[in-house]
Amino acid sequence: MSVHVSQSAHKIQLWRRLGSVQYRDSSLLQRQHLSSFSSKADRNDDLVTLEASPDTGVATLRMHRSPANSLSMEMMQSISGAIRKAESDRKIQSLILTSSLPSGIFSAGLELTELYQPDLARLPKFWESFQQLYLDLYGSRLSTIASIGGPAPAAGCMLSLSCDYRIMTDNPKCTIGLNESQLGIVAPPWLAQQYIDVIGNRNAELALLLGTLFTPQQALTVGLVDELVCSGDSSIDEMAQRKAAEFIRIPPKARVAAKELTRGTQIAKLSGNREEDTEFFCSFVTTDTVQKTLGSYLEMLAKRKK
Ligand SMILES: CC/C=C\C/C=C\CCC/C=C/CC(=O)SCCNC(=O)CCNC(=O)[C@H](O)C(C)(C)COP(=O)(O)OP(=O)(O)OC[C@H]1O[C@@H](n2cnc3c(N)ncnc32)[C@H](O)[C@@H]1OP(=O)(O)O
Repeated sequence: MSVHVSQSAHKIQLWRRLGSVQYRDSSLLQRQHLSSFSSKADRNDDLVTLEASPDTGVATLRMHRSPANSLSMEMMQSISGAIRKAESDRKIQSLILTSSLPSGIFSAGLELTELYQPDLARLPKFWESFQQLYLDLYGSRLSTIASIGGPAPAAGCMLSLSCDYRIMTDNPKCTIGLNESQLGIVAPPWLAQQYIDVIGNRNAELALLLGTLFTPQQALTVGLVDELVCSGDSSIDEMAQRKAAEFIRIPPKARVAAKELTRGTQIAKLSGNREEDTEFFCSFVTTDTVQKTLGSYLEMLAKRKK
């Protein structure tokens, strides 16, 4: 325990060094006014849809927060709520997570306006919702399948990493990975660990350093996704349904126990460390250095669109 505390203290020091100056006022940020990135709270009620089929035992959770399923606090709470709702139905054994946006984007990761010029009262709650979403999805009793029909960067990748199986459309324009370093930030340790667990230490090390976004073929090669669907083949949703049926044939207690074997330690680790993790995040993301880089990244996104 004492080792853990001193390592944590060391990590706090490291974060503070990475972002040289603490965020004290917003004057610098106000100069970098970006009018197109200004939304914060959104309505909780129409961000996801849950369709449960007691006959098949499969529920489908569709994300539709326009334009890119980015994860605002309300969006994360809605996804968590839908997972818990599906879990509370004992007839449901499997959950397919997918997007119903016309663009096909799976999820653009964390809503960048939550990180840039953040509302300081909301920021810890935002991060706690992210932690909660990870705990709800990664620790779900349901067998979970990510049906990835479009890009899934950063926390969008986390959503898929938290599932038991990942199916992706084989379109080279749809990329997936933890690209945080390209934004001047880093993935939290629990998310980095998921990456390491899924693609192995060396692949994860390189990809985290470079902020790699993998094409579907590359993702298949490193094991970041389990299966690809060519456009024109049977639909990705059908494949996901078939996979769900395969998981459902395994006796639920054994399936849940097997999942606990590989995920229990990480889940317990974050559950026991949430406050500290939130403190790291808030102090890191609000440094002037990180804020400047995020501002430039948002400008780059807006320009790319033009
Ligand atoms: C203990 C220590 C803890 C922590 C350490 C400290 C801190 C940091 C940890 C933070 C972790 C962060 C994880 C994240 O998820 S950060 C978010 C990263 N996301 C991205 O980089 C994705 C950016 N978006 C894209 O690359 C493209 O938009 C995408 C490939 C998804 C789709 O491309 P496409 O060309 O199809 O569409 P666009 O025109 O680009 O986008 C459509 C509209 O969506 C808006 N958009 C896109 N992404 C976001 C986003 N993440 N947040 C908000 N808005 C987003 C984009 O601006 C377009 O909007 P409009 O112009 O149409 O209004």
